[in-house]
Amino acid sequence: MTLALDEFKNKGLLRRLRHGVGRAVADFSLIEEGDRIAVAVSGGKDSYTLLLLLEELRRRAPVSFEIVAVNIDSGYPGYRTDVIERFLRENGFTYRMVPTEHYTLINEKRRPGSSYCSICARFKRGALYTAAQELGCNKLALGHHQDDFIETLLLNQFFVGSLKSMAASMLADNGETVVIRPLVYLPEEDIIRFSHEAALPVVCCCCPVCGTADLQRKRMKRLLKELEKDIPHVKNSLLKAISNVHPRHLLDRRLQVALPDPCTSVPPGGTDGQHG
Ligand SMILES: Nc1ncnc2c1ncn2[C@@H]1O[C@H](COP(=O)(O)OP(=O)(O)OP(=O)(O)O)[C@@H](O)[C@H]1O
Repeated sequence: MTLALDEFKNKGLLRRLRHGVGRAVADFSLIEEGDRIAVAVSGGKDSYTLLLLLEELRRRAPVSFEIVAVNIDSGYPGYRTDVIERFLRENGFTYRMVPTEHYTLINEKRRPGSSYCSICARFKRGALYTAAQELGCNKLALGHHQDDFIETLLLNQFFVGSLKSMAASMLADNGETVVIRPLVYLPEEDIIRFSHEAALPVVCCCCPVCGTADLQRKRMKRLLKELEKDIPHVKNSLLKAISNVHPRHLLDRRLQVALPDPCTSVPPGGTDGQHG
């Protein structure tokens, strides 16, 4: 299949997606002149959407940058990299398919009881950084969207005891590649609709725990859905919360330096927000 976004029928949806990515790029300076961006494409709805929107932006943006699609094949039996590769080839993308032995390695190295997903993700991340470097890319784009940010925030608070989500832009552990997440402002439901209406050739990752893992994340999704019935803007508010942090009003003793409060609307000595 080939996909021309200009011919995409649902113009309102496309406008929203473009606008969300444009806003993220501007807010976090995600893309700069001369960037060469490795776009991580798993064959899932999120990363296909990411790739198509970045390619669109590349054609229209005043800054000049390049993109290269990268797929990591963890070696799970049944994973249809052929479908992904055909999509990339037919749509004229520069790409690299990376076969790996991750499946075998995970089976050998995983300690009983440890999380399959986290070891798989760690291997994949390493392979993506390596590929980005080999391809001469200074940035790596991942397909995490607004719901991923919010669910991760809740998961860390509920199960880890940490006030943490994800960054829209951060230097990777390899010290060289900047990881960017241009879909931060896109709600998952828009991406789902887009992937259906654009008939993207979504494939299953085929890992042994596919569908049965990530139960806590599913629980967060259910919780948010329930909350939305009473508080329709709850997700927007949670996303806003992580971009509106008041370090002086938290309990982390590492933050106990004399920081000015970033919120100028709170007068000195004003409320701590608990007692009104
Ligand atoms: N096998 C892979 N090859 C390349 N990139 C990957 C691969 N798996 C994951 N990624 C990247 O990491 C991001 C987050 O991965 P995750 O496993 O959480 O997938 P997801 O949320 O289901 O997204 P998608 O719908 O793109 O699969 C993906 O959007 C993609 O950019």
